[in-house]
Amino acid sequence: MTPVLRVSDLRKSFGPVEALRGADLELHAGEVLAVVGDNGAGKSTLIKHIAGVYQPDSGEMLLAGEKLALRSPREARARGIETVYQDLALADDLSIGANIFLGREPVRRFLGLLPYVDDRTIRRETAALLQRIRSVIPAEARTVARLSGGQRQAVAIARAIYWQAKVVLMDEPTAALAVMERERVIEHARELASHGVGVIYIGHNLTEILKVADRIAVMFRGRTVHVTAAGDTTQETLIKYMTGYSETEKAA
Ligand SMILES: Nc1ncnc2c1ncn2[C@@H]1O[C@H](COP(=O)(O)OP(=O)(O)OP(=O)(O)O)[C@@H](O)[C@H]1O
Repeated sequence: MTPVLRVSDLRKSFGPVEALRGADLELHAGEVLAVVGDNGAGKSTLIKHIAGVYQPDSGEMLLAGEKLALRSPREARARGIETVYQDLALADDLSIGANIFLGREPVRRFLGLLPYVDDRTIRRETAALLQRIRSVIPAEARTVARLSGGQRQAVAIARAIYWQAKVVLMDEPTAALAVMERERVIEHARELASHGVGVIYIGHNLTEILKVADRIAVMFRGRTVHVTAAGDTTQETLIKYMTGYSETEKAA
């Protein structure tokens, strides 16, 4: 089966810093792929290429077998790649519905002529959607500014489900959350995968990673050094690869 996303030999330098030195990734529809690695291993840089924030110096990305050369996050979204960052993804001063439909608002025509945004449809669809993902956020919350971190993610996830995203990127989604909310985020990631979405999940907490992921890719100094099924590994093995111990072992 063609992977929904394939990243091959991606390289990126920031001045003298080689952030990516040959990163590879293969993501399948309906799976959660966790990307782990020490601070500075290149996880965020990699994900930002997939999100259209950065362009690589070299290497290739394919989305469902088709070349992916993104110039902006907007373009990424148009190709079916959604990002669930806690702070970046939502417009604070807009309602939940407006965020879900941002840039893709349903339009009606007054007397068949003057176009206007169909707020009634937005409200109805938003309420149905929040119910579908069993969200506890009141659909009528006026703006997303006051929502908690977990609730904001629920909005971003609802948006990904509504627009049938192919790929969802979650960069340390639980970092700033309370325990209960973390559990919800893990459920959301699994829920997205059950809808056939390919989910990339960056995290530091290995207990959580082993719980949420189907497969795990380990990055070390800008490269993907190890990929494993979550069921076939342990925290100890992952830490070996994350700290480069296994590379020294190989070299010896
Ligand atoms: N915009 C940038 N300008 C200069 N250097 C950068 C930039 N972004 C990342 N880097 C550098 O690239 C390397 C990889 O950083 P990246 O943020 O991708 O790592 P990470 O694995 O996500 O780390 P962390 O777990 O700490 O978030 C680091 O050395 C970092 O300092």
